[in-house]
Amino acid sequence: MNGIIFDIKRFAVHDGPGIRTTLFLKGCPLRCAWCQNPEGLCLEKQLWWFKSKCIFCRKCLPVCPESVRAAVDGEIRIDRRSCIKCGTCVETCPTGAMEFDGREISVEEAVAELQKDQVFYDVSGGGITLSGGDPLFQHEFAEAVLRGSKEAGLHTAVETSLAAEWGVIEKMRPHVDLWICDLKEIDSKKHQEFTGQPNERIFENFKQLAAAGAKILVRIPVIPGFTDRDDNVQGIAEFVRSVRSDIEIELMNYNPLAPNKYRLMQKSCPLDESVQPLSVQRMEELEQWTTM
Ligand SMILES: C[S@@+](CC[C@H](N)C(=O)[O-])C[C@H]1O[C@@H](n2cnc3c(N)ncnc32)[C@H](O)[C@@H]1O
Ligand code: SF4
Ligand code: SF4
Ligand code: SF4
Repeated sequence: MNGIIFDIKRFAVHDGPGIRTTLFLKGCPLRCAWCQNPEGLCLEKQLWWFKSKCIFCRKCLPVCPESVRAAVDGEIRIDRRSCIKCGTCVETCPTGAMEFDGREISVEEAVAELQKDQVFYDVSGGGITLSGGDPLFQHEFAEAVLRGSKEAGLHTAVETSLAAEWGVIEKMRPHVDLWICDLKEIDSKKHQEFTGQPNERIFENFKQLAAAGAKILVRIPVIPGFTDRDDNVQGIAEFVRSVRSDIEIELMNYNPLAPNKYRLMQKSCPLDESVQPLSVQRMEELEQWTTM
């Protein structure tokens, strides 16, 4: 079986305990306005042109079998609906200005990649993490990679928004040592507005996962102007404690590099570039809700 990934990050130290390798899977059912991984949202791999790397040599134009590329106004334009994703332009480009944002990988290849750093996991108490996009989106592939990793003796974690059918989570559960669950917004209307979906299913899945005894770490992204309200952090913290009192909660401050990533991909960013992370003082104020 194959899956589509957009990155493999080695020596990750924020994706679970110890030193970890994180596999980023493409595809996500949500569209969080602040998402720092825009290349992970769409399941299909997409072709991107990076203006900053392009020397306008035009070598990529004649090699395109579909003639869907054109140099217009100092830009290389691609008709993405007609592009057959043959990759010829990517191979021809001398500077890496043409790139796909994802690639196919088999379960066996993925597990072998993840096993390469086993020595670092062993000394640090680390392991592997599936992220994305959302790892529940390509759930059959994710489940197979997690099963293979467990069979290889690796500690496994997933970073997820839990926006999936419960059956998907239940099937994956035996192969996951740690669930890093993102709970983003307590008010369902706001959740719909910020992410494109209401939150009822997510919070119900959380309850079921906790009741099943899974090891869980909760993360709340605190995004200025969106989720950084006291009532939001307090509401999520109270909900988590009402479900199970032993679950740790972490706040994630806004990563301001997100808009730059959108610019490089020539995509319009839903968030204003002037938005800055919360101050240390404001983070401390919000953290009080998570420790009470
Ligand atoms: C990109 S998501 C992928 C996993 C899963 N889809 C989720 O939302 O948890 C990984 C983590 O990045 C966080 N995140 C996304 N965009 C962010 C941003 N601009 N600043 C800070 N954290 C962000 C998410 O809240 C989540 O904790
Ligand atoms: S991937 Fe192939 S079809 Fe698409 S633009 Fe490049 S050369 Fe043309
Ligand atoms: S081959 Fe690469 S560097 Fe040359 S014009 Fe095309 S995208 Fe730009
Ligand atoms: S759920 Fe995760 S990957 Fe999906 S849009 Fe939100 S932050 Fe991005």
